[in-house]
Amino acid sequence: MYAQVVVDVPTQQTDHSFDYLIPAALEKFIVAGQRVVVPFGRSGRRVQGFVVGTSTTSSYAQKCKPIAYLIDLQPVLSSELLQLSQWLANRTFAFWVDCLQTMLPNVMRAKYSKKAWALTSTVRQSALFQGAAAISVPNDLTQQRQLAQWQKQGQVRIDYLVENKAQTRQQLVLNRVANQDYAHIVTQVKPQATKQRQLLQLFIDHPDWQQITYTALQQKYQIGNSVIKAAIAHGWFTRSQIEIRRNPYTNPVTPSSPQVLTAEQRKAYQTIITSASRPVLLEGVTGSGKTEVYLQVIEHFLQQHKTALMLVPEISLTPQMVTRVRARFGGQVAVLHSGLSQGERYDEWRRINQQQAQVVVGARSAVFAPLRHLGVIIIDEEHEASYKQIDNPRYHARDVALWRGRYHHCPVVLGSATPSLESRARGQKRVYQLVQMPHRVYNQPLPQVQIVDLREQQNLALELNSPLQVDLSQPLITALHQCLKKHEQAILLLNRRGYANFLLCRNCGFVPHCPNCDITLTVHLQEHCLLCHYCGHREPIMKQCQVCGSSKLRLSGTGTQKVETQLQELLPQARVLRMDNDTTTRKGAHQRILQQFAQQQADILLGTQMIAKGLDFPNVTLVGVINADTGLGINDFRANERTFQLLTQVSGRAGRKQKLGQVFIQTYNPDNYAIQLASQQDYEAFYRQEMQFRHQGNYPPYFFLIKITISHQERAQAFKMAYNVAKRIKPILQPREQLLGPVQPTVARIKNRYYYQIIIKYRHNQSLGQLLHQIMNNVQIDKKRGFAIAIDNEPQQME
Ligand SMILES: Nc1ncnc2c1ncn2[C@@H]1O[C@H](COP(=O)(O)OP(=O)(O)OP(=O)(O)O)[C@@H](O)[C@H]1O
Ligand SMILES: [Zn+2]
Ligand SMILES: [Zn+2]
Repeated sequence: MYAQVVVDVPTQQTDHSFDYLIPAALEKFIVAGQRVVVPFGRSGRRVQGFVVGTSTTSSYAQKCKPIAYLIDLQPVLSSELLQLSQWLANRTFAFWVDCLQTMLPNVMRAKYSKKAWALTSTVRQSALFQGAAAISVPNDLTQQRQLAQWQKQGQVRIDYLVENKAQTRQQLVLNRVANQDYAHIVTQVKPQATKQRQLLQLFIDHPDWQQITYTALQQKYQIGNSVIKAAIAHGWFTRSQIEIRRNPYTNPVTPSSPQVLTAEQRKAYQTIITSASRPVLLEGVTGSGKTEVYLQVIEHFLQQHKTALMLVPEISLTPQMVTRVRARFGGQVAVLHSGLSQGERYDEWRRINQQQAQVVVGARSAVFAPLRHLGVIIIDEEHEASYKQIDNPRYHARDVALWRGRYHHCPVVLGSATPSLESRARGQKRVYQLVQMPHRVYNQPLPQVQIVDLREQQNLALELNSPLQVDLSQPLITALHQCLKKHEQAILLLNRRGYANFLLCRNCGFVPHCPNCDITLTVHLQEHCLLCHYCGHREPIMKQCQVCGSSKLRLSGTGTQKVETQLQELLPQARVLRMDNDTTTRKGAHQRILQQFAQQQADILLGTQMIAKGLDFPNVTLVGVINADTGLGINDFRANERTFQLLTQVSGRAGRKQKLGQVFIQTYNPDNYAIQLASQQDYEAFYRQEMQFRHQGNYPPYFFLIKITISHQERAQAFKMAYNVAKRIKPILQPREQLLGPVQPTVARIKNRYYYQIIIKYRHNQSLGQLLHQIMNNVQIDKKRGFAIAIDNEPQQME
């Protein structure tokens, strides 16, 4: 028997499976989807591999090496996910093994270590080994050279080990032994052995106990290890280990039951449960009750003994959503997101794999959750850019969800108040079934939105001779006053996209830059340092300008901390909660802040993008956007779309229950159509206007995009390679298709590597994919010469 194995060596030559011989002893145990360890290459070093198939014959039968050993006794990838991995590799121009790896929790990634064994006593007595028989190979280069020399002379053997980092949490338990008569034994034990007697008595008093954990014995009954050991030695009990699941849920939830659906919700519900062959785009205004529809759809499929997958953006940012799902489905729910520890993720993943959880809620990577018998897949806020993975493999969770929907022949729901233009256009062409919910649940009106023209505000400030920099305009301050008076709550958004605090010399204009990247350093007041967001370079905040020596170094830009201070000055009675990267570093901080706000322990929630989405607080009647413009300045054809989405979403947080909502949007571009239409919350009008712009510029959804990025430590080399790549692609482009570049992105140097990028706009090009795969492989071979290439299919970020 032979196994086809994809090895953990991502280079072009190995981007397919290899045949390995299945040792006779393992023949019954090896199936597709298991991980194994195999010898690889001439050196025979050991690497992890995925079994993707088995066969009785092999065309390489003579040369096949045997599989060394198994990592998993059961398959960790189903045949569905194995198929998906192949499709994914092709679609994202990634290596097959990377795609397989991506589907599993991080802790299941192989960890390699090298061990050196001393074969002679001279080596063993050397300074390096210090008498040890084996050491792990050090990172130090001179020491490595020494080892290599000894290896050549046959004095040292190097072993490659593959470690499985994935650990279950185990606990020791004491088991009842069936034929032991504890009531009799206790009479035989010496009276002074009080603890022994106590232990026996426990099992007499609790005839239902089959076992008890050591921890419980120690903590609850103060029965120590020595007592337990002695009891086992007597043969009264046996010991064993059981697995303890880590529990990521810290807060209890109150169960909820289904609401009676409104007419609009009913229609959406009916369409979804009967739409297995066509994805549904659910376009519902903020507060229209999309979530309630999702929950009842999930319930419908659970009753049919099927499972449900629900994706939400960056889940740790929307704990409210998780709470709502858990309130409805309790222990059936598994949660997968980056806020969990590695161990917790691993445990949740296994609960799903062992079919102990039927509903999965998670962020992007949860789209690979090993659910069987999928009944429905839901993607909430389907327009969110975070569904696209920035690193290899650069997949979009929406594409993966659609693939799985086809595989299971189950409904896929894409929900949003502001769908991506791509999805909305597919709704128009009836590729997706479009369902609209234009009204809020109790027919509350959408909040009234006022645009505050910051240019006017500045002129006003000039006339009144008050300070120029206004973060909070007079109309917004007045509204905040009124809001507080009525004991209602407010949300203030500081749009940080493409925006940072930096240090500026007021004397000569000097701004500190990162030494490794072409980007300004960001000020972090709490850690008291300057930080590069690309490479992590860190330095203390300087007191004097490095150029002119002046001490007039000032913070530039609007930060949440700065606005918080202003709020405290202007509204000293207001209780302000701040939510940004600084206040949410600790685990569970999001949840705590939102809970405090929900319990009305604060009047104003001030934060960055993370407060814009999914929050449902009935007492919030005022929303203020401090700077609507920062996203518009970004060099990206989606700048208007993103601004529209953000403003509409955050406006939707106001007036969701009985009370009427009010919104203030502060801007320097009051005439921009994204801002205008967001203030009217008119998605359909925005869609029509934006489609015209996309049409004129040959952008998606009219054209597809591919971004190719090439980098090298030398600028000229990077350019030459990018130029050659462009030269190869140009001839196969069809009329109206376009290649832009190579150009340097805004941040042209990162970690001392220079970047060039190429954008391709294409429609239906048969040969492009194939050529790109070839280019990918060619440049990969040039990896040794220091080149790196990345191909991003349907990029979400243009820079
Ligand atoms: N059928 C219903 N009857 C009564 N209340 C409902 C019903 N459906 C939803 N609600 C309530 O209305 C509010 C808004 O609903 P929900 O949060 O589901 O809207 P949404 O469209 O998902 O919102 P958003 O996209 O703005 O986050 C919630 O408090 C929800 O509990
Ligand atoms: Zn200076
Ligand atoms: Zn840097």
